[in-house]
Amino acid sequence: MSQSCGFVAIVGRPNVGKSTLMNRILGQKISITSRRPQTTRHQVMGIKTVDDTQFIYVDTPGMHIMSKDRNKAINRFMNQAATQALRDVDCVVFIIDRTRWTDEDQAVLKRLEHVKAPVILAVNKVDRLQDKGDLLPWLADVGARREFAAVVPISAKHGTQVDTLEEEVAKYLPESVHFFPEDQITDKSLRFMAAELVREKVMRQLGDELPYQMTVEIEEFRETERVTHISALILVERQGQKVILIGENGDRIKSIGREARLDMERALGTKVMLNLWVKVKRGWSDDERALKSLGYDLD
Ligand SMILES: Nc1nc2c(ncn2[C@@H]2O[C@H](COP(=O)(O)OP(=O)(O)OP(=O)(O)O)[C@@H](O)[C@H]2O)c(=O)[nH]1
Repeated sequence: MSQSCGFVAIVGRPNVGKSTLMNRILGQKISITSRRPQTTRHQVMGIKTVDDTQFIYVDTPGMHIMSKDRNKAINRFMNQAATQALRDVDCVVFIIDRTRWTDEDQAVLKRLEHVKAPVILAVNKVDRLQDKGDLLPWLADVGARREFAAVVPISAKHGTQVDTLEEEVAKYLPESVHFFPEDQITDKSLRFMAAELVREKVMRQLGDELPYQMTVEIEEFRETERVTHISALILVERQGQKVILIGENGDRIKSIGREARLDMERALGTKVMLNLWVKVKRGWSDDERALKSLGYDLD
């Protein structure tokens, strides 16, 4: 069967539930990427691969910031940035909060005017609708403001109809090979970055005292909304090197950890809980290596 893969923008004014929807959609399947740009055109918020379909959810710069008092030139610039970003996506999910339509929703809708990609309207927080009867006339009303590819009432918080929304989105993803490996390339590249940062700090602190054979392995890389938990293992050749690296009262390793953590926080845009361990390397037999690659802890 052929594969499909495409970019999906999630737009909506602040507080309508974009992050909640993202978390719900991605669930355990992937880790949400950091907020730094992953590709030149988009900030990838997360990737989800289900069988032959790969959804790449992106953030659109300029969409959330809409201040009336902001300088006109800046507003124009933000408008352009948002329009540009939306030009390249395959599908847009426009989220609103029940029947509460504000000027900000109107402004988002306006930015969608020239978007050629299909726009799906997700009416969120329906679990909080007092009177479900209000919904139908409202949907007719909002449906008259622009043509939507689909209108799906959802509750991002409780997961209601989120699968229906995803099915609608999937219809608009073009036939294409997958851009990312199924197993979360974003997470892997971030792991790599974390290992490099630790390595760099060790080299900076110890310089020639350590041989090049020193390696850093990331044992844990777990992202939650605000905190990234990272455990890194520094492997050295000899016991003497381990002692130097740890330093008196653990001072040296603490300072390495502090510097690496600060850099990681800057790069990831989250708080980081960093655990560093130093171990003396020992040779692994082929069998042991195979077991280790399967996730067995041989220590
Ligand atoms: N009852 C209910 N609350 C929801 C639902 N979806 C989101 N919320 C709540 O709405 C609030 C805002 O949700 P967010 O996901 O942070 O909204 P956002 O659009 O990402 O907000 P910004 O980051 O400011 O743009 C949070 O308190 C959520 O728990 C829903 O389906 N039902």
